Amino acid sequence: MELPTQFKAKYQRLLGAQFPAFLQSFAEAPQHGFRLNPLKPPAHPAIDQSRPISNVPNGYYGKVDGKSPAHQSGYVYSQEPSAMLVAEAVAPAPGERVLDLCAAPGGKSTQLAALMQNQGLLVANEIDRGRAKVLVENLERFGVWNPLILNERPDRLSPAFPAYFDKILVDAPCSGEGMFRKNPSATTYWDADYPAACAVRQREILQAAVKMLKPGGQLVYSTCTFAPEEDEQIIAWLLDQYPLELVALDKSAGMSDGRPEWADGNPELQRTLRLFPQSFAGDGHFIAKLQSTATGKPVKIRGQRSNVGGADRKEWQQFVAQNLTDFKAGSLLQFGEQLYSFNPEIPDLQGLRVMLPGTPLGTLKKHRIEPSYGLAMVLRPEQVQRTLPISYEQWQRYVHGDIFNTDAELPKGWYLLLYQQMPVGFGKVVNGTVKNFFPKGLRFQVEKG
Ligand SMILES: C[S@@+](CC[C@H](N)C(=O)[O-])C[C@H]1O[C@@H](n2cnc3c(N)ncnc32)[C@H](O)[C@@H]1O
Repeated sequence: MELPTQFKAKYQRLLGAQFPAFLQSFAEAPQHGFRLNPLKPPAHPAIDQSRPISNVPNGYYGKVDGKSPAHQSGYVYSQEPSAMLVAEAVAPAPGERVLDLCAAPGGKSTQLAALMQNQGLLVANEIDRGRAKVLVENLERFGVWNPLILNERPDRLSPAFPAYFDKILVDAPCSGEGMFRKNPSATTYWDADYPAACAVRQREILQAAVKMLKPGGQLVYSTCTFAPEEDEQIIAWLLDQYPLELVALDKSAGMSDGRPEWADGNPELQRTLRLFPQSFAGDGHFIAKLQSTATGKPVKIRGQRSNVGGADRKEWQQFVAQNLTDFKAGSLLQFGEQLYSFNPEIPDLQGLRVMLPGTPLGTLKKHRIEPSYGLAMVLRPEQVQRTLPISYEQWQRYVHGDIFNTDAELPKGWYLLLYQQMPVGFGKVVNGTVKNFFPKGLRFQVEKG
C-alpha cells in the first residue's frame, strides 16, 4: 500500500524506534473478528471459536459468512477485533441509560446492548440517514430490546436529553488512519491538515455529548486513528474545559498507554489506551474513559406517552393470546400502521428524527396483526405457541422471499421459523404452504457453494 509521504514522516518522528514495525504492519492482512450474541439463547452454529480476543468475553478472531443462518438470525456480529474493546471500556450495567452518539453501522451499539443484558435504555444515534437505516437493521437482527434509534445532529439531540445518560459513547468520525490497511482508499483523502480538521468536528460532537451526561456519569471517546490531534489532544482539551477526570483502562498484552508527550504532557493521559497494529492483532484504535466530577440534580423531562387506542391495544392483546406465551411488551406506540414496544423512560419524541422508537411488534391490519421481523428477532422459541423447524434449503428459500411447502396437516397460523433452533423470522402456514414474511428490503440470494 502506498502511504502518503507526510504521513510516514509524521509517524517516523513520533514513533522513533517503533516506526519500522509500524510501517511493516501496513503490509500485513487486516484482522477479522466476530462476536457471539449472548442475548440469544445458546445455539451451536458451526463457528470456529478457537481464537478468543483478549478482554472481550464473546469476541473471536475469524470471519463469518454474512449470508449464513447464524448471521441472518443475529447469533453473530462481524466486527473488527480492536473495535470490540470500545464497548468493553464503556462497561454499561443492566438498567442504565446509555447513549451511543455516533452509532452506525451498530457494532458498538449491539455490544452495549449485550453488556446491558437488554435491560435499561439504549439510545443509538446516527447523523447520516442511509447509515442510520443500516443501524436499524443491525440492532433489529441482534434482538436489542426497545432501542431508541435516532437520526440527529448531536447539537439537536442535547436539548432533548439534558444531563440524562449514565454512560455516553462518542465513537467519533475521524481521519481513519488506523483502518488504512483495511480501506486503502482512505489514504487518498488524507493530508497533513486532515486530522486537525477532524478534531474541530470531534470537539463539536463532544460539546453536545457532555451536556447529555449525568453528573457522575461516564463518557468514553474512541477513534480509529493514530493522530494525536484527534486522540490525546482531544482528551487534554476535554479535561481543560469540563469537570471530567480520566479513568484508567485495563490493558493486557499488546495494548499501549496513551502518550502524554503527544499532547500537553499531562501524565494522566497514560490512562487512555492505544492499539497499534504492530503490537495488537487488530486495527489502530484509541480509547479514553472519563468520569464526570460535576454535581447537580437530575433534570426532569417530559416522557413519551403511549398513543395506542383501546381497539388497537385489544388487537395486540388478542395476537399475544393466540400466538405468544410469557411475553410482555413495554408501553405501546403507533407510527402509521406500525406498532412498537417502547421504553417509557424515553423523552417526548416530538421534533426528533426517529428511525425506530423501540421494538417493532407488528403491522396493524384490519382486525388482525402481522407480526414483524423485529419481534421474531427478540423472541425465544419457548415464547411462541407455534414454531416450525426448517431445513437449510427452506431457509434459503425464506431469505430469498419465496414460499415453500410444509406438512399439509399443520394448523393454519403464524409460526416462528427455526433453523437449528435459531429463530429466523415469521411465516404464515396455510394449507401446507409457508407464506413468506421475511422483509422485502432484507432479502438475499445465497450463492451456490
Ligand atoms: C467511527 S463511525 C461509528 C462506528 C460505530 N460506532 C460502530 O461501531 O459501528 C463514526 C460515525 O459518526 C458519524 N458522523 C459523521 N459526522 C458526524 C457528526 N458531525 N456528528 C455525529 N456523528 C457524525 C458517521 O456517519 C459515522 O457513522
